[in-house]
Amino acid sequence: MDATTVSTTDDIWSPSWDDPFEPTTDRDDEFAELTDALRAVQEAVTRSRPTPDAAGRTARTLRDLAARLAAFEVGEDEQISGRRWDLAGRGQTLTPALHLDEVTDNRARGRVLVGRFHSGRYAMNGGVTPLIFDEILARLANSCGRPWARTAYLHVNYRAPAPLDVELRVEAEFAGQDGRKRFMRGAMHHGDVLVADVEGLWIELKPEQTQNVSLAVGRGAEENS
Ligand SMILES: CCCCCCCCCC(=O)SCCNC(=O)CCNC(=O)[C@H](O)C(C)(C)COP(=O)(O)OP(=O)(O)OC[C@H]1O[C@@H](n2cnc3c(N)ncnc32)[C@H](O)[C@@H]1OP(=O)(O)O
Repeated sequence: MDATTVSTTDDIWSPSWDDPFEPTTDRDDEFAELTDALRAVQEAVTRSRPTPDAAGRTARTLRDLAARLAAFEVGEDEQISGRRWDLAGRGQTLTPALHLDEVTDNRARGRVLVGRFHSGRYAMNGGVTPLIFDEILARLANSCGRPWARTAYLHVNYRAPAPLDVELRVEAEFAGQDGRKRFMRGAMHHGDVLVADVEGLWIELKPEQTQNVSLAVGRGAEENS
């Protein structure tokens, strides 16, 4: 069935609905699968113009899923989302999934593809660009055993509209350190076109600023917590 012929009859929801709470044997990374599925829903909702009936049915299904997942709620240090360092996107869906190809002591490089969910009308939403920069700069600022630091500022320059549905390259550089201050730089390119660049400051937290916070930062599967 293609998107233009969506049925509003029961048969599109059941019994062929693949119940995500049924045990599966052929998926080896169910949480990654769940995150991907959620991203797919975000994109599909954004791209759709459902009938009121289809929208209502979809809403009820999603609310049902939310209620069922609530049974598994844990504290922030125990949740999986955002802490899967081995996955593009870390198992979260706020920020577009950033594929990190390299993180060294002083440099990080990655790729990201942004769909219509993150669109600001035929180009990436201007609020999403800092999200992506915060992601890669924070990762670099806090990697390689450096004590935890938080973003103090991000100064973003928008140089060209960032196209949707194509791969963008993102780079970060550790530009220098002065006491607790870590100066970061970054850039985003589409092909040879500079889309945006950024300067960021991260401040290393004092011990009293880190109480009751789990701060382990990983760079890959081996450090996944
Ligand atoms: C990590 C893996 C990937 C995760 C990806 C997700 C990304 C997550 C990263 C984030 O988004 S963190 C969340 C967003 N950031 C915050 O919520 C931070 C909120 N702000 C604070 O908590 C405090 O302002 C901060 C810890 C940043 C600094 O407060 P402090 O009281 O520790 O700093 P202090 O006032 O002692 O200043 C230390 C130095 O930094 C300088 N400074 C602080 N804030 C500044 C600022 N905004 N601009 C310029 N300089 C600044 C300050 O002037 C001073 O310089 P000097 O040492 O030269 O005197």
